[in-house]
Amino acid sequence: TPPGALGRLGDLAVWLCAVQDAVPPRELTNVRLVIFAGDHGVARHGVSAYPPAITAAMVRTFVAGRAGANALAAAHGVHVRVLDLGVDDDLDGVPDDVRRHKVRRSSGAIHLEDALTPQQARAALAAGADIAREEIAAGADLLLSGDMGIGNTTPAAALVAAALGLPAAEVTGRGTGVDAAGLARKQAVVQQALDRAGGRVDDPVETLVALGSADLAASTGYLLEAARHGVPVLLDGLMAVACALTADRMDPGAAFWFAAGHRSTEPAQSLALAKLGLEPVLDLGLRLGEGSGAVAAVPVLRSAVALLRDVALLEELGG
Ligand SMILES: O=C(O)c1ccc[n+]([C@@H]2O[C@H](COP(=O)([O-])O)[C@@H](O)[C@H]2O)c1
Ligand SMILES: Cc1cc2nc[nH]c2cc1C
Repeated sequence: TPPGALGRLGDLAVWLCAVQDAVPPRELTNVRLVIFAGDHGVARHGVSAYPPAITAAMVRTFVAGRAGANALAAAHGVHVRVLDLGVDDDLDGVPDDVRRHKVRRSSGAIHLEDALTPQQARAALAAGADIAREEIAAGADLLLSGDMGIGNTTPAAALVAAALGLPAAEVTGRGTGVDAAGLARKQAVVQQALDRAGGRVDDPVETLVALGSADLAASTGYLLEAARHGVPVLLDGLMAVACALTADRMDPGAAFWFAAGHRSTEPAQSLALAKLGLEPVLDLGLRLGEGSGAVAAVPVLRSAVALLRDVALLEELGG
């Protein structure tokens, strides 16, 4: 093909060659999504358009294969796994594997108290690393990171503000669709949380303790471990990207192993992507979460692989 003709598909193909250390890149046969689920104390303070009970109900929906992410994953041959790190429900009757890594029931309301104890943060980071190793052992060619948790755009925005030194007004978005009064409350909660955390925002793990949650810490541990093993990751919306930013603060350069599946509607996600130097593959106005934007971008990555594997070289053309 003429130089430059493949545009962003060419860039993605080059990134895949680099992370795989292979030219042409190998096919993305075994693509695996992990959805990190948890509840958040702030959800009881008017920051979401939905009640916290939706989180547990959605975990059951992922297990039943009926959520948006399941539909996209089935369409694109992506394996889905959901894990409860901090859902405020015992999830009786849900398979043990889903609950095996649970750290606590709901994380703290970050404007009033720490999200986690330091010990819980370490446990969640270690759980995420364990989960990544399990997915890598299952033969993952590409890992995806998704999230489920009513209220989780509040701690995720706080993590981005802490990392970038920005005020709440610049990072806070509408999440599931709060009205103007909800947005004002949410912004006040994020600012109060940042003020409460103080100088601890200079350290990424202390930031997770003060402003994160069990599910966000586990997702961070998962991304760090994938990068340490040299397994590429396709990121989703705000939660995945806030965790990627935290992972890159902990292990500078980790973001080399990450690509951005899509641009979400949350301002903090775009700010974090810019800081990481990542350009999203898709921009569809999607704000579902669950890993949906990452799964939707998988066919684009597979298109990039096909172009490098299956196209003749110019010198092979007759005439
Ligand atoms: O991925 C995103 O950027 C995104 C943006 C808005 C909402 N969400 C999803 O909606 C939930 C959080 O929204 P909220 O308003 O309750 O903070 C959570 O389950 C996320 O998966 C996800
Ligand atoms: C129904 C519903 C599905 C979701 N998936 C991710 N976040 C969500 C929030 C709600 C409310």
